[in-house]
Amino acid sequence: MAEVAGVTVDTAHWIGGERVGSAAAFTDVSPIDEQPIAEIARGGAAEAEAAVTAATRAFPAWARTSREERARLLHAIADGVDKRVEELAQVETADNGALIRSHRRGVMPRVAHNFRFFADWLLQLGHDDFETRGHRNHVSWDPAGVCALITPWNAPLMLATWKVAPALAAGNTVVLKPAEWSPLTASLLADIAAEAGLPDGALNVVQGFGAEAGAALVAHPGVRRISFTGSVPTARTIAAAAAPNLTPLSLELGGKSPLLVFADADLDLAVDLAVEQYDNAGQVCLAATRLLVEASVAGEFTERFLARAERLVQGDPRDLSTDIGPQIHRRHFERVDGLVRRATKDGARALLGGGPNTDLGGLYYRPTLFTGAPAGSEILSEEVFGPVLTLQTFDTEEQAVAMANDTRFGLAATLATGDPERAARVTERLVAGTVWVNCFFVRDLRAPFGGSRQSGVGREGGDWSFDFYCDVKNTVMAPWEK
Ligand SMILES: NC(=O)c1ccc[n+]([C@@H]2O[C@H](COP(=O)([O-])OP(=O)(O)OC[C@H]3O[C@@H](n4cnc5c(N)ncnc54)[C@H](O)[C@@H]3O)[C@@H](O)[C@H]2O)c1
Ligand SMILES: O=C/C=C/C=C(\O)C(=O)O
Repeated sequence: MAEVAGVTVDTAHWIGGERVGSAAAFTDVSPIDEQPIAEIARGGAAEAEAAVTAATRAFPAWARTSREERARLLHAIADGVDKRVEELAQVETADNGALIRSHRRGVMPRVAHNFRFFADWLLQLGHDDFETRGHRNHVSWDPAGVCALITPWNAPLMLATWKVAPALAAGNTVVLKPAEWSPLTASLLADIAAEAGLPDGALNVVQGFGAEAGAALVAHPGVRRISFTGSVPTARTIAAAAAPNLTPLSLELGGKSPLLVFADADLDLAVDLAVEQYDNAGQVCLAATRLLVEASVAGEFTERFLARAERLVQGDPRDLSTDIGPQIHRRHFERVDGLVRRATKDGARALLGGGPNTDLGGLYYRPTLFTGAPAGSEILSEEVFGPVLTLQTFDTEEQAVAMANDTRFGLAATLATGDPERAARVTERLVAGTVWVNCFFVRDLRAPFGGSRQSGVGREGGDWSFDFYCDVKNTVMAPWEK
């Protein structure tokens, strides 16, 4: 047990409806001040095995539960989340350093929405029926089995429930392995699900490191689906571990997304969209970190951007006036700083920031904007996952599209333009899972979500989630009467 921000959090695993400890533990550190906040059970192969066994046992009964009953339970979990928004927000902020105001207003309500949405979507899933020469085809969405869900630290509970909710809705049982830098809210979710009446073993939480608990889970032959959100190198390791079992995978990975600003854009809107990319201290997979601006307005854009960005308040994420909190962890901070230092060495010039926030110390990194990075340099091609943007200019639409697509990623792209015909032309040519025009992060859970190229494999959301989490079956019935 740990007491975090006044909330009691169980630091053990949650397996088969029971709290299970481990001989080993790891220390969870708050990014706010780098102080330890909890000692967490450090699971490995034994805990992964126990959780898959519990989930396998719970599967047949949960899979047979009526869709209405599953939907009812998911709504009850959503109600439990709603009741505990403040506690969840406080604990998540202590654990991953993201803003308390975002957790309260946006993230935790979205967690509840993840459950409500997939509960409702389950009830209206289409079961196609069609005829072939008098034979009836009936498509059904059968539960697949045990799902291993591996999630990152940048939006821990939001990204975990984006998987847990559809997996459970589909009639599967799940083993969730949250990121070791932000393990706490997954444990609170286990409490909430149990209080809501979810059967034992339907949701299991195994804590621990990726290379230990995570690796054991994804290699387990009893697992029928792996859904992973995280980095490209980890995705490769997981895909290799899944290969011998041919376990189906859904991978939501990193990005180096562009924001294209055309001269015909509303420049105030474009500046707003650009500054928004520092949200969550830049630790957002979808962030449009490459600002591509039409040369004729680049001077004006830069001036307005700097005026706006200089007003951003950096500090304690529990403070309501704070816009930018800390980086998640010392190791991540050092990685961000390494990328910034090498960018400077490569010849890029920081128009804003360019290093740690030495006034605040700790894990606070200054929002940074680079210009003049040489073509092909690391800062233009590697995902930083910190508050670091680059600015480049283009002269023609053709050039803008080529620059936007000049990346091995393809998660998202955003454009600001006042011309609907240009918007249509450009969006058609962009390689990205999501394209936003004159807006950013507007999310409808019915929509497919995922990445092209190395930003991922597959899509989740609406039918796409059920397509992944189900064994879709077609039954062909001959006519009964001659
Ligand atoms: N596309 C999206 O939806 C999305 C959303 C958020 C974050 N991300 C990406 O996630 C990355 C940042 O997250 P991160 O640093 O936590 O990623 P990460 O890949 O280091 O870790 C993610 C998870 O994988 C686990 N893991 C690590 N090694 C493993 C292994 N061998 N087997 C099984 N599990 C293992 C970790 O413990 C953690 O739970 C960024 O690249 C970001 O773009 C993508
Ligand atoms: O940092 C990545 C954020 C991803 C967002 C979603 O997965 C979502 O909105 O469902």
